[in-house]
Amino acid sequence: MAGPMLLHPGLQRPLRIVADENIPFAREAFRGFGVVRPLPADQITPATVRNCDVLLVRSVTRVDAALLEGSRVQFVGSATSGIDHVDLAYLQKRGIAFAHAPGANADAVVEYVLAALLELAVRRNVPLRGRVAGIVGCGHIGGRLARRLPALGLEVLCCDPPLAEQTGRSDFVSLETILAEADIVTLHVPLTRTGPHATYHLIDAAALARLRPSAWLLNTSRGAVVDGRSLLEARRQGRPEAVVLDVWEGEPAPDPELVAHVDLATPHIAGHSYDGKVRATLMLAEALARHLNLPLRADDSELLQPQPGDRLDLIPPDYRLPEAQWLAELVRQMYDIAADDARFRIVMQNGTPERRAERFLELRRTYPRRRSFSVHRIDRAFVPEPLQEAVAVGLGVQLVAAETMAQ
Ligand SMILES: NC(=O)C1=CN([C@@H]2O[C@H](COP(=O)(O)OP(=O)(O)OC[C@H]3O[C@@H](n4cnc5c(N)ncnc54)[C@H](O)[C@@H]3O)[C@@H](O)[C@H]2O)C=CC1
Ligand SMILES: O=C(O)C(=O)[C@H](O)COP(=O)(O)O
Repeated sequence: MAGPMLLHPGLQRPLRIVADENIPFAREAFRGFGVVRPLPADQITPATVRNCDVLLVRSVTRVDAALLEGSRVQFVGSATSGIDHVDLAYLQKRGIAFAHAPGANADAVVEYVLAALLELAVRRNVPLRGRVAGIVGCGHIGGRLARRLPALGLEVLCCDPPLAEQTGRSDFVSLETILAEADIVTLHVPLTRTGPHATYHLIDAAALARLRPSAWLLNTSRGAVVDGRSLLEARRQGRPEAVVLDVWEGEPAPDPELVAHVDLATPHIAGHSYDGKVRATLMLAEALARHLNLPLRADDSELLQPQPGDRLDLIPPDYRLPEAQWLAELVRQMYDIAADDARFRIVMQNGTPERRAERFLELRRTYPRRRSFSVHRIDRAFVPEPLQEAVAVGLGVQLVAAETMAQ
């Protein structure tokens, strides 16, 4: 990706591109389109975008008339899967093209969920095998999770009414069934406030009351998909048994009491793998090229290779450990969710809401590089035979021969 700035021959003039400074490799990926000006999210304002042609944002920038009216922006890209921060109707009305990055960080969220489940299993000293997982929203993230959990011995129930309608598939169940039957309920829906399948407060007081008391609830979608007050009330009464939250109502200033009442709490970083971020940037570059009718195919081969400082060869845990502990120890070498939880709790304990909000954003801004499980490898000979499917298919880690490890 490195090299001199060469404007794409198909362009008449360099475009002016404003990009959130936390979109990695934006300069490199967009250099052929013009001049990239990275800005902190809080400096992406009507004044700074007014004269730009292309605007690249993350989930923290509200993209609407208040930001864009009167500007010359012709293309907006959001390096995210979720698009609840974007007023699509306004963009359409103004003829502004839009692209986002669905699927780019799906593996990262799946890996976060797997790490959370294994951490909960270890803390409770229970197996995951044999449990029923209810996945609500079976698109890029939920769909991948549904394909991986059976390899870890879980039974999967999928609820996705819009997808059921679109595809006519009959293997989906209702939310009611998930609430009544699942031991684990994990949310992977977009945040929507209107329409027949709106997800705002999908998990409200009534839904929480219908969850099995022994259930584990995970939300990595958007905070407002769960009614936070009702969840806090339920947790004060000890239900559901375990809760994992990566997303919060009122971000970046979540209710500290709710933070204190959940088992694993993180500052909206489930999707923040290095690989997911790189893919999102490259997807936006490709989308801009398509918009401009330029024949660009972004090259990810270099950026997605092992990077200096990566530790991608895994150390086999003690073969005498029970399955969940063995897998949890392996996963901790790739992603330590408990460390994210600990860092978050410390900053949420004190300070004014403003100070906590700053720290929430800072944790996200300074998030350490986390590589996808799929770029890690382990010597097959050290993986107990009954766990090989769980490692290769469930976790997506490469099982390789000793000779390959030596290279
Ligand atoms: N915590 C994080 O870092 C991240 C959070 N997200 C969130 O996760 C959401 C899902 O991401 P993807 O899987 O990539 O999106 P996607 O659009 O591929 O899948 C979402 C699925 O939810 C379904 N759905 C919509 N309304 C529903 C309802 N009422 N009940 C059940 N299913 C419903 C849709 O039909 C679709 O299949 C994003 O919209 C975003 O808000 C995404 C990436 C990272
Ligand atoms: O892709 C999404 O949707 C997400 O929630 C992202 O992981 C959020 O990341 P930022 O854009 O807020 O860095």
